[in-house]
Amino acid sequence: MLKLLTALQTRQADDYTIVNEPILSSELMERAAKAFIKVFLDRFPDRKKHILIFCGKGNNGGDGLVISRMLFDEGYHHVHTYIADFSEKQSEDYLLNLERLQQKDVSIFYINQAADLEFIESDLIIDALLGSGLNKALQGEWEKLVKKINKFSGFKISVDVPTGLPCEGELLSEAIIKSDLTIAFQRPKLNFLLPISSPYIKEWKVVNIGLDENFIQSTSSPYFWFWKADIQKYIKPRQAFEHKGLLGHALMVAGADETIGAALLCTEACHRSGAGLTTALIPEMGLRALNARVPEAMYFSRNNLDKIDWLKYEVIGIGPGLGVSEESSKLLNEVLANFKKPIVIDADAINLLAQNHQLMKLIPQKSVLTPHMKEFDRLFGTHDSWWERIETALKKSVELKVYIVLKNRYTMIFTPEGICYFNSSGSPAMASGGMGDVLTGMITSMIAQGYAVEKAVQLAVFSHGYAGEQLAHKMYVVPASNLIKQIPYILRELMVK
Ligand SMILES: NC(=O)C1=CN([C@@H]2O[C@H](COP(=O)(O)OP(=O)(O)OC[C@H]3O[C@@H](n4cnc5c(N)ncnc54)[C@H](OP(=O)(O)O)[C@@H]3O)[C@@H](O)[C@H]2O)[C@@H](O)CC1
Ligand SMILES: Nc1ncnc2c1ncn2[C@@H]1O[C@H](COP(=O)(O)OP(=O)(O)O)[C@@H](O)[C@H]1O
Ligand SMILES: [K+]
Repeated sequence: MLKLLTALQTRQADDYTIVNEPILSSELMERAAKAFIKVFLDRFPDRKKHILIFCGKGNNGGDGLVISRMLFDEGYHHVHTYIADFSEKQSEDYLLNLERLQQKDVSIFYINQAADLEFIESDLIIDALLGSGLNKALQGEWEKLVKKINKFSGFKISVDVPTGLPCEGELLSEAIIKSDLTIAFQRPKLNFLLPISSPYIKEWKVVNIGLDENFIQSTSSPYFWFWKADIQKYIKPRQAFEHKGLLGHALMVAGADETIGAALLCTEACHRSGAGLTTALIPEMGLRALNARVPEAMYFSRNNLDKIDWLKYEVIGIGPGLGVSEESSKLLNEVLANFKKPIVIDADAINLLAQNHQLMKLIPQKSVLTPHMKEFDRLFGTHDSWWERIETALKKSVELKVYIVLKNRYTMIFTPEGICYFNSSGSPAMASGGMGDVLTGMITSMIAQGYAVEKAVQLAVFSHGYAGEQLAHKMYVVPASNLIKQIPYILRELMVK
């Protein structure tokens, strides 16, 4: 689990590392540039490439100058270094590295105004103009320069963060370098994980520059990043004497006449994720399809709802394809009135809550809401930006004592303790109908099997994305049904260390 930092906290981690390692700030810059170069050499080993490096006069520019020197030493001799000379201010390490670069046989050009910069053909462009020190929108010559560079044809690589993109918080303007690859130091910036960065970052990579991890762990941040190793720590193998009765009974309340498919998807996903027993409370017209598609699942008729023994179930998943009819509304009311263990609330169940906020009071503690962006806004009101949505989600998950799974490229899990976990797995090949229904089935299944809700949600969200990612190596698009088939194999792979 990696703690994610703001720009200010990263600067504090830089400062702490410099004093406590101890290491000179110029040596830390050297280390950062070296980490950048390692990735660069791997990706662009051809020494004949024509490269432009654009540097500012702060520490991001300092990095650029070290990178220029290191490229020269590595045998790249078609490198032109440009310095944006728009202000008197310059950092000490920038100056030191300018002197060091001047010892080499490299060409350095100063840009006094963006208009002086002619269009230059190049293969690669390295953007080291501004980094995490950005403190206002780019204006004047800065804005003109960035817009001009964006029109250049070379493959653009940003150092630490694309120039003009704030590390966190709202965009300040649209004058931002559109990078093809961003190589960030120590941690991804929070904005990399949100759709707002998408026009500016095609791909990002993080390199370790040896900042003090103990210090980072001690900083206070609600944001975390989780990945395979975190899940592998607690995924449980089946035990010798376990039987279906010990592995939880899940009830899926889903489907309407026109949307039985969603009910089948979540039920099958629940079963294939390992719940001991799965019962589907679906419209009667879906029974044949259920028996054909998931013969292992049981059926409970909606006509017999008055006879249901709610205590039989460890968890209920409700919502996929449920519709927002009067009948669906009654079902949700019944579930909320009678079931006191965690409920996984998705899709139309969320839409029904949005129509009747009074019901929110009935949601059992530690339940899980799994909205996509639109469902989230229906439930909690319109938001103008992702950062506003994050603020609401942090607040509402604490207030309602529930987990909110806000689905996205990097799905966010908000906890009743006020933490936001970003999931690392997933692929755009998963962007197709039914994928969320599968996730609901998986979360429900993990809770049924006895994982603590937080772990169940993390395990399901990660393995869902991981399965999609693996299939995306072989498939242009990953249909939800294919992902379901993959679940037991993926869980096994994660279980075997
Ligand atoms: N030891 C370390 O700390 C390490 C740091 N490292 C590297 O340092 C980078 C951070 O460097 P940095 O703090 O010097 O800031 P940087 O982004 O170069 O900006 C420079 C100055 O630009 C100015 N400015 C800001 N916004 C502006 C705007 N819109 N338009 C015009 N000007 C604007 C602002 O000056 P001000 O406005 O305050 O006068 C700011 O101070 C980081 O991303 C990483 O690459 C690594 O080497 C690892 C070790
Ligand atoms: N670009 C993407 N990258 C990674 N995961 C994605 C992407 N697009 C969608 N997903 C995942 O697919 C699922 C879609 O859920 P949802 O929007 O509820 O779909 P549906 O309503 O069709 O079932 C979510 O888990 C989401 O994280
Ligand atoms: K940059």
